[in-house]
Amino acid sequence: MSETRQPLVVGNWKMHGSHAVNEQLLEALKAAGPLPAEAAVCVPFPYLAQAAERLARSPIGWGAQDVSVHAQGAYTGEVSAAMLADFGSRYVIVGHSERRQYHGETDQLVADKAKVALAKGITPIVCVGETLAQREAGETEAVVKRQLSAVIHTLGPCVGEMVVAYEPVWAIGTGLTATPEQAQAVHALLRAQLAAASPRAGQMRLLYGGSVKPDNAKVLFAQADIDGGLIGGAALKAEDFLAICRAAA
Ligand SMILES: O=C(CO)COP(=O)(O)O
Repeated sequence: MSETRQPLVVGNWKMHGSHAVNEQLLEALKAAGPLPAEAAVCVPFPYLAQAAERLARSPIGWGAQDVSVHAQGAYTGEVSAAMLADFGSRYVIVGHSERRQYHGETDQLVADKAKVALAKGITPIVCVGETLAQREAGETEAVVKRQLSAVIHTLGPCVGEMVVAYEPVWAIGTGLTATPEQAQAVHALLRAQLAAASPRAGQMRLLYGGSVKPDNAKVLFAQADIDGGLIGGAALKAEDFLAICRAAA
């Protein structure tokens, strides 16, 4: 973390929740009072209205987990950036490894999604990260560089406005966390790559994701280039999510 970048902690609810369950979680988040990190939740599409309503007049932001590259039209099942903006979304996650893996999203599609989000005033949280096989083959650097490079080329001068999340695929939902040193090493690479493309690289927030919990958040967030986290499982419990937000102090 640096003193010039405000830490950011984002909950990725993935495909979890119901009206009743969300109600309790959102109320607990709203009741938390001031937090040292900016906080936001990225919820399933049907619950955007609920998040917008419950979190209005709170400092906690909300957003979605995917966006269509299309503006409108005959794209059954898709949700446009304008629709997300209509519900006050501040963030949208793009290129999560679960979408790359299960929905065949390519680096270019992810980059295009980041671009349409920015065009509607929504900050894309662009996810990058290697699989275990890629790490073991020594390909981590090449993989994350390739993933980020597509976004840098597509966004051009706007690249400084996005958030990047480094999520090693082998650490997601597994209870395995990258060591602070492993995570910092990748974050430093990403920031160097961004610095070559944008004068804003020093102000950009780079999040770590992958089994972040209340007990490991502080040491991860203490790394020089880790500016917060993208939280899966622990974001579903208000107490844990808030503890992680407080670890950014
Ligand atoms: O995928 C993640 C956040 O986007 C991380 O999930 P977990 O925190 O459950 O490992």
